[in-house]
Amino acid sequence: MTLVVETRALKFTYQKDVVFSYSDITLNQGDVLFVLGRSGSGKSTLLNLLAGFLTPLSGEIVINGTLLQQLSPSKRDVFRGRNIGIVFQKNVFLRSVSIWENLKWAAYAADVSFDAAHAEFLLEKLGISEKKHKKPHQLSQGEQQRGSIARALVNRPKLVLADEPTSALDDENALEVIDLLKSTALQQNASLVVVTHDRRIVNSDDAVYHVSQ
Ligand SMILES: Nc1ncnc2c1ncn2[C@@H]1O[C@H](COP(=O)(O)OP(=O)(O)OP(=O)(O)O)[C@@H](O)[C@H]1O
Repeated sequence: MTLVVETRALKFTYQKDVVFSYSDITLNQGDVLFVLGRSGSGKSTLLNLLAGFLTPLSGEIVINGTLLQQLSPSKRDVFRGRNIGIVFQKNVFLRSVSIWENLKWAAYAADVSFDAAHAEFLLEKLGISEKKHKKPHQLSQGEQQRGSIARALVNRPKLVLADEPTSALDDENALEVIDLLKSTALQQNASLVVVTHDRRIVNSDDAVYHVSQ
């Protein structure tokens, strides 16, 4: 088993009056973790810490053997591009170019070579291959979310972080998108962390991490 995420005694604050404390997380390759908790409890904050967008007040975050805090901001950006795939609630595509060009851009931005065969495989699996030359706004919400998954996975990240990936989707699409997210992440032997309010997508046998402040 390869350790992908390890947090130790993690604390964070935006303003000094409220400090978020997180119990330790350990994730191996292939693990899936759902992060639950009431609104404002710090779930997205945790995801942003794991992504290296925020810096802890104290404690440590080790991703794939690298202590995030030891990286300079620019090195952290490169590390994120290569090791972490991120799926947001609403897609954050480049609007003026096709889904395919967006996938290419994800590789370019991370300074890795674009694996066209892998991109095609992902789009095929996600059921949007025939839409790849369309621009994001020409796709439905569910299709855009599938596109976001392809973009998050195209660089074969070790860790996939998803923030409310299904909350804008109807029941059928929500279940399909979470299944696709899990299966594509698993296929690449990545770990997956999903922040959600969406009880529709959490099964009784899923690992759950409760954020409570
Ligand atoms: N940039 C910021 N500056 C100051 N406070 C912030 C900032 N971002 C978030 N907060 C506050 O930190 C708390 C936790 O926010 P966070 O987004 O992590 O919560 P959450 O559990 O994801 O909530 P929700 O379920 O509503 O999305 C909230 O009270 C929020 O107002």
